[in-house]
Amino acid sequence: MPLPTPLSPVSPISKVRPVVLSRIGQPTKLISPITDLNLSVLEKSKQLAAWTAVDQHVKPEHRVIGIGSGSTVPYVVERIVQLGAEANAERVFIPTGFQSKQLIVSSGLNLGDVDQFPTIDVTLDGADEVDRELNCIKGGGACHLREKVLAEAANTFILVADYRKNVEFLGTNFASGIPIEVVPFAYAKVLQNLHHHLGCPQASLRMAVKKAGPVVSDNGNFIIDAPYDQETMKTPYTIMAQIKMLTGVVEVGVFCHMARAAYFGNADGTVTIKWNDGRVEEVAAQA
Ligand SMILES: O=C(CO)[C@H](O)[C@H](O)COP(=O)(O)O
Repeated sequence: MPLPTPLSPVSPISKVRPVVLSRIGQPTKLISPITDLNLSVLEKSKQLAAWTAVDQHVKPEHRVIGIGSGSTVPYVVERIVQLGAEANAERVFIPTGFQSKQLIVSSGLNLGDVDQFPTIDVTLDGADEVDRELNCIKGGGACHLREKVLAEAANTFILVADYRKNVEFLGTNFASGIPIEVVPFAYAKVLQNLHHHLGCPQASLRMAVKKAGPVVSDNGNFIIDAPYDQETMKTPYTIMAQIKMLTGVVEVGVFCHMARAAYFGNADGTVTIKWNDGRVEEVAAQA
């Protein structure tokens, strides 16, 4: 079976066999994902969110699938692999960075890139926090530039996260601030602008762990973390746009009005689904 043709629209669905899973299109039911008893409650909640999102949004006809970054996304890939080699043979998977590239390759899935496939059927990605309007903070893993490109390229962008990420307003639990990718040459000037002109005196360069010096993104850039007060975070688009206008900023880890839905796994085995039309669903895992 041929892979989708790069730089062409999504290929026809005629050759697609239905996936084994039978829950697609039934948003209030899900297959029990809690199969590994060794997982912690937190890990189970990530798995639950990821599996439910895959079951509901990876459709048999989908050919180009974006794979995000972070610790929840491996469960997305785990579920996709469970769809079977035949279901995935005609698909190509687009990574948001080094981690997801490794994940795609080591899972035996077909690897592509967004410059070959600028239109993506569905992108599934994690989030550091998601507010009631599905605005989110991303970039805890310094991947938000490629993540935003893949979110924008996707016909459907879906967030998957554990219960800690489900908040009313951004900045509630994720205190380190808005991740900002900057070209190395400009980092000091961007910091100065954030401190003195954009009301963020605590903005700082993200330093690496187990490496001397700053975190360097997959794109060779630096990351600044800019913590803002709650009042500012209540209007995330405004602050996102202001930061993005600073010379030297490559991308801001605030995604506004991009996601169709956000899936949060809960500690009690339920999943909360927030939709972009304001609906909130609670679904329970089947035993
Ligand atoms: O934006 C990201 C990386 O840049 C991640 O998606 C985000 O940090 C969430 O990660 P996790 O699933 O580990 O909570």
